[in-house]
Amino acid sequence: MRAGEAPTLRLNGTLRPDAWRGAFAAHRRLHVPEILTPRSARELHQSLVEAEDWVRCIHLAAGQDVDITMAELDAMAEADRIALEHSLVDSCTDSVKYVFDKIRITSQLEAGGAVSAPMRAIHDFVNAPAFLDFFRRLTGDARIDRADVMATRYLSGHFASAHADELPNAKRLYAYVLNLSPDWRADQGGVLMFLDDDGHVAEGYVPRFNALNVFAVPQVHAVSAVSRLATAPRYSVTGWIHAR
Ligand SMILES: O=C(O)CCC(=O)C(=O)O
Ligand SMILES: [Fe+2]
Repeated sequence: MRAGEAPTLRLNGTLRPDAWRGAFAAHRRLHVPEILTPRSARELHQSLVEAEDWVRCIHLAAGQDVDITMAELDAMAEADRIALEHSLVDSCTDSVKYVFDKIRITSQLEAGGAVSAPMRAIHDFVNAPAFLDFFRRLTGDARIDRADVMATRYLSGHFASAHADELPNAKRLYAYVLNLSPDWRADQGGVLMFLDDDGHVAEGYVPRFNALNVFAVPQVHAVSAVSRLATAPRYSVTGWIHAR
């Protein structure tokens, strides 16, 4: 794909989502392999690798989220950057904590901001009838109206602590994560974990390339820290399916 060119995203015609509907209803979460054609998934991955609009997002405390552009990070000394990230994480005791890179897509579009052609294509893809109908069939939920989306990039040390994805007035029905990390292994971290009432890991999903994780909101989950064994970032396209 040439720079600036939007990827052609197509759902994989071999999907049989009706077969998963019972399993989804029983467990309210699913790991669905191969959501896109392999070529589309590779194009999508490449557009994230080439994207230049990443922002480092750090959660300081309830209601205090810090965004730092890559240019601002580059201007900082390495020790200062690490100290900043660590102090923010350490100081935060009252709510979800996270450090990871993000490209806001839907929220940026809704705010009238600039979005690159490949990111715009991702927004259009998750709001196309094929994707939304796939979710309607998967969940049996007729309330499904639209999707929002962002791209995420977890580098070594990045993580998201336990949270349930609830947002007042947002009408989030389901969360989805399309994983775009080739050849990822559990020991590289970045595992999507669902936690039980005792705080144990009830289920853990390694971010397998081109696999889709879907779960009903709210459910307590976290992303384990990406380890130093990761040789590439953990990329995904993720967001929520909303009711009208
Ligand atoms: O990337 C993932 O697997 C989940 C991310 C997540 O939980 C979130 O962004 O709210
Ligand atoms: Fe989440």
